[in-house]
Amino acid sequence: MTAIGIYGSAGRMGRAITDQIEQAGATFAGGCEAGDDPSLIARAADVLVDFSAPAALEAHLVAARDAGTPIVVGTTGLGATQHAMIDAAAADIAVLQTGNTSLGVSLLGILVREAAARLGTDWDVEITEMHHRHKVDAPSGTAIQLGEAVARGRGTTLAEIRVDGRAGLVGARTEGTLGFGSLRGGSVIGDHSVIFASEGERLELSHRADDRSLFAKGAVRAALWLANRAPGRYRMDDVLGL
Ligand SMILES: NC(=O)C1=CN([C@@H]2O[C@H](COP(=O)(O)OP(=O)(O)OC[C@H]3O[C@@H](n4cnc5c(N)ncnc54)[C@H](OP(=O)(O)O)[C@@H]3O)[C@@H](O)[C@H]2O)C=CC1
Ligand SMILES: O=C(O)C1=N[C@H](C(=O)O)C[C@H](O)C1
Repeated sequence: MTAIGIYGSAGRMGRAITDQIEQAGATFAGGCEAGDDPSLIARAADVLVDFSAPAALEAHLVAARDAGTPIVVGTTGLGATQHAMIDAAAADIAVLQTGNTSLGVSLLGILVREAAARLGTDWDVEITEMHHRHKVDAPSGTAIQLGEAVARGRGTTLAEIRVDGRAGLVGARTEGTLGFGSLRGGSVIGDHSVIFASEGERLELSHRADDRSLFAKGAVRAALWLANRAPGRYRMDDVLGL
């Protein structure tokens, strides 16, 4: 049986993942919280999952790499530095990084890329997301991933087109840009909409998560898939065969 270790095990996702491990036919290799030695579970586990915090990721990747243990990175709020760390670790171990472990969001990414490729830049694109009041990063990892899908469809990069947090006298919209809107409140698990707006019509592609166990099941599925993979950087699309 595959033994799964969890970084951020006491958090909302960590607890939800722990609940899913047994019924997926795997075992729990142990958890790790801030202040614990990350190398202990890296050596005990066949595969690791990280749902902790961006500032913690480097130590977790170092521990995974030293132990030769594959790792699923579900933590969001990552910047260029963390992505470079993931790329470096992926030279030696299998690393799967995703802002969303659900099947629906992976498929949504494909539909969004296709829509962006087929609709001209006279169709404005905006992405909205809503999450629970405890979420600390914005835009969500999923929203950024969907923004990257728009950019790929348009043959550009997200950095080239993104507009964050409009406020005040910002002027009229610049053609070809992509705006993000983030809402926070209550216990919302995770809602995302990609809105294509043209003169006189709008196309909205949306995903709503009803239960956090959805992400936990996806994380365990990704971990089991990753456990014996060759070194490299993988995506949820690889797991799902999309
Ligand atoms: N990819 C996906 O599908 C999903 C990704 N997420 C992402 O997962 C992450 C966690 O979310 P969530 O569970 O809701 O958040 P929580 O705040 O509930 O959990 C995070 C956990 O990580 C712990 N932690 C913080 N720093 C460290 C550290 N240095 N070493 C080990 N553990 C640490 C926290 O401990 P403490 O409380 O003591 O700080 C806490 O227990 C977020 O980035 C979120 O956006 C969430 C859902 C789905
Ligand atoms: O913090 C959360 O809860 C979630 N985070 C992920 C993200 O940032 O996209 C995925 C999901 O929407 C829930």
